[in-house]
Amino acid sequence: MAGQDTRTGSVSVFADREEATRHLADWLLQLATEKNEGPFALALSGGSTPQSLYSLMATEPYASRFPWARMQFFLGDDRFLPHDHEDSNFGMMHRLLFSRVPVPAENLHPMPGVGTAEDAARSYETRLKQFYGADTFEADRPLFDVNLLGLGSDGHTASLFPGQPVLKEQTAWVATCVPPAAPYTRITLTYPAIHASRHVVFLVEGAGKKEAVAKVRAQDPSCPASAITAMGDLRWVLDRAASPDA
Ligand SMILES: O=C(O)[C@H](O)[C@@H](O)[C@H](O)[C@H](O)COP(=O)(O)O
Repeated sequence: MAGQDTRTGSVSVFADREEATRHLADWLLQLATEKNEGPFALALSGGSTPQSLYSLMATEPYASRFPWARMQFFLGDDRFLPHDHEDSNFGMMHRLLFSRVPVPAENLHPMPGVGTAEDAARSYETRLKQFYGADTFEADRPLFDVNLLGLGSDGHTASLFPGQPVLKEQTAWVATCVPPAAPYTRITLTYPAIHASRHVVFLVEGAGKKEAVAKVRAQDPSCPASAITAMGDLRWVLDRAASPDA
């Protein structure tokens, strides 16, 4: 496998958000339909950027063409909240996508939003390991087919925020994080878990992210996203506004 990182990953720039989103939906559809054995596992990003992608996937021609019964949906991170909370990433995904397509309920793997954050992280890690079928990653055997990531203007991705202990986590697959000045605790995949992806794709849009994209592609150590790697390939899907080269 390629083993790409944020510097070596390929970059695709599109005229606007709509084009970038449609390209990504087409690419996901191609991957999901090409994979003809076993589940197609995705880890999805929260926040606002991917919402148009999730909405698009619930419309035609995507809604009737994705192999929903073979797709397994995980999250890259979530806010530690009940899923009906307006800021829950899973709640957003369910509203925009999962409630509108015939994906079996057992194929949805939300991060727990009740109890304690630490217990939620541990139980999610257990679920990932059960799905993977092992407690440690095997070389060249990814956990996810696709890991969709966003990028914060401070260079965070998932809930890997600057200066947080989770950035040093190299053993656990899931951890908690309390971002600076954040109203609630986060549950997040760690670097090793994100690395265990056949494809990592950053979907980044808007001029407000241009500087962060440039810094992460230059692997600026102040940006947690700089250290993201993929077992397979890593790609950037940008609109022109977010592209430092446009
Ligand atoms: O839970 C979250 O918020 C996301 O996982 C987070 O990592 C997001 O991808 C970035 O913060 C970008 O967010 P926007 O797309 O809203 O700019």
